[in-house]
Amino acid sequence: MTAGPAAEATLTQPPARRRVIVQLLRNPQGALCLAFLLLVVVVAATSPWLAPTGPTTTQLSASNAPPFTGGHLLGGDSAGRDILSRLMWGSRQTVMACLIILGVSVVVGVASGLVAGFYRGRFETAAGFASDVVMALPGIVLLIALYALTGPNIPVAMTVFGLLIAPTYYRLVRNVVLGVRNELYVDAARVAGLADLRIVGRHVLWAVRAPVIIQSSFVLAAGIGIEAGVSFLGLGDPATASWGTVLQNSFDGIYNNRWGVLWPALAISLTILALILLGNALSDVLQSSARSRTLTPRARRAALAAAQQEDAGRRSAPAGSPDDIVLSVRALRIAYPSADGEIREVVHGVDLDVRRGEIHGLVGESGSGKSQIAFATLGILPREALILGGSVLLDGEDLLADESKMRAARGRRIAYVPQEPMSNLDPSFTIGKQLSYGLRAVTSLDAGEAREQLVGLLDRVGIKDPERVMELYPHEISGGMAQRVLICGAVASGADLIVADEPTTALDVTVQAEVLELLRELSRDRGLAMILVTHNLGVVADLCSTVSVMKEGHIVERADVETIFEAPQQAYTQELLSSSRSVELMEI
Ligand SMILES: Nc1ncnc2c1ncn2[C@@H]1O[C@H](COP(=O)(O)OP(=O)(O)OP(=O)(O)O)[C@@H](O)[C@H]1O
Repeated sequence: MTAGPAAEATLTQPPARRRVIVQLLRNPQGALCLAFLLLVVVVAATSPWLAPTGPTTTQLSASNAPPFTGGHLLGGDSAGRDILSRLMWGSRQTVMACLIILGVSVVVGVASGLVAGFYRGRFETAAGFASDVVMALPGIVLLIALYALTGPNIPVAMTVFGLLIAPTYYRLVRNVVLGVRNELYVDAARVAGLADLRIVGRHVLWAVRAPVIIQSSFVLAAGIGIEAGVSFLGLGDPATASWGTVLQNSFDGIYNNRWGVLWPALAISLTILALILLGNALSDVLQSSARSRTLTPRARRAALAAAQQEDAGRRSAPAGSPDDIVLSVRALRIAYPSADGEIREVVHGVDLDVRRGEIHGLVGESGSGKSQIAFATLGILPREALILGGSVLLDGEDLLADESKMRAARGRRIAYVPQEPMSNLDPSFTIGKQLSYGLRAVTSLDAGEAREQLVGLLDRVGIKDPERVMELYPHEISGGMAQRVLICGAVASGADLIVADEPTTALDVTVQAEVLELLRELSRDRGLAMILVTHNLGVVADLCSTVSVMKEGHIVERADVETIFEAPQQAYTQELLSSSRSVELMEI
């Protein structure tokens, strides 16, 4: 377990690709399937040297021979050919058929999905239509028609199946790209002047890699089934050994050699099973968070027990009179399991007290743990987070010790004002619906009472014509109005504490000032305690009465706002102040 920042800094992460392979090998299902599939590929590659006989070598004495007779491990077929040798040779044809299906479907489906999702327009319309038509085609009928034209030809048949499967990749990739193309990092790459090809290659392709890899293992499994099915139906080349033709030959002689069908059936079904299970294992590995993973309940209990032993006797007393303290965070420790099994502590035994009517600023560099403390207070840390120790006391009641108390407090006694007001409002419902739904969920008010109270509160937070605004949808109001709406929602239930995470960052400067003024008034008039997470020292100077400065998961300095700005004690606080923008300092 990493104990501190120094240890944390030395934690080296292997490159992403290696990490995926290591995780896959650690997963027993993934490792077993990978080993089996590797064996199939090795057998396919080395069969000319390793197979006991050639694929068409016949021996009269081996005709319908049962297993383990006359040097034929798996017996012989009706023509006297060694079944093991034919299966070994046949794996070449089967692997080749699967690779053709995979290659054709990936190239056609991924390329068209990328172009359609990224550029949209006419190409998307045409490709969407083509994909619908191809998906509606009955594959087997097409194949029979093709057989009449080309005769038994597995590469051509597999190419056609590759084209028939391509729409599954097209749809998958197009949908992922549609989600990614408007992300800010893609816009940033555009603004930085990167050519489309580089943006697609570097950012978009990266986003689709996981679903494409997972899908590919299922397509390979389908490919084995298709090749076997085609050959079994006699539409393949009977002169070439493949698992499908071996199955067909053995099936023809089933009354003379019952065992014959078992071996190709086993080879086909085990390989399909291995590919499907590998797909599932890949999905677990690739779709789990790259940064961290969720521990099993057992590992979680062990980590918590170890942390409790470390923590014994560490708890500190609250500062100041307990009566005026609304929130008291004691010795809070938060950690995340990383992908390589380490437990990385990101908040190291933090103490924090917030009094009634106090606006407590939480500042510090990015990644110092401010949001972790805010989220722990609200009980909304991500699932993989581990609270290694400590307590969050609301009026003396430990919310971390009892999830039901946390649930009862959240939204009623502790409210949240987020950074992005717009993304916190549901575009499908009017402002009035959303506010009254939230309020009625935590109070016993009826619809009329809730509406009346909300109209009054909207007016109080500075919304002009609140009756009309209640009927508007989020896209019909401005960012500043949206933030006022959320503040109204936060105070409507009569909360004692508001946790505001960068509440003005997404707003323009004049609106920022108005929202800050509103928060100040609410805190003063209603005696609200507030935790204000921010990077902006100007906001801190303007609004906060107490400031806690965070660095690498520790609170390194805490003082009233004047002391922090006029006589900071710690070198880190001084550094933070001097690196803050000079314009802001002048305003301060
Ligand atoms: N889900 C997660 N899995 C693993 N580590 C995480 C996760 N969420 C946060 N962390 C880590 O916790 C640490 C503190 O993050 P936090 O978001 O609290 O920082 P912050 O001070 O609020 O930063 P910012 O001001 O940039 O939002 C960081 O090192 C971050 O990488």
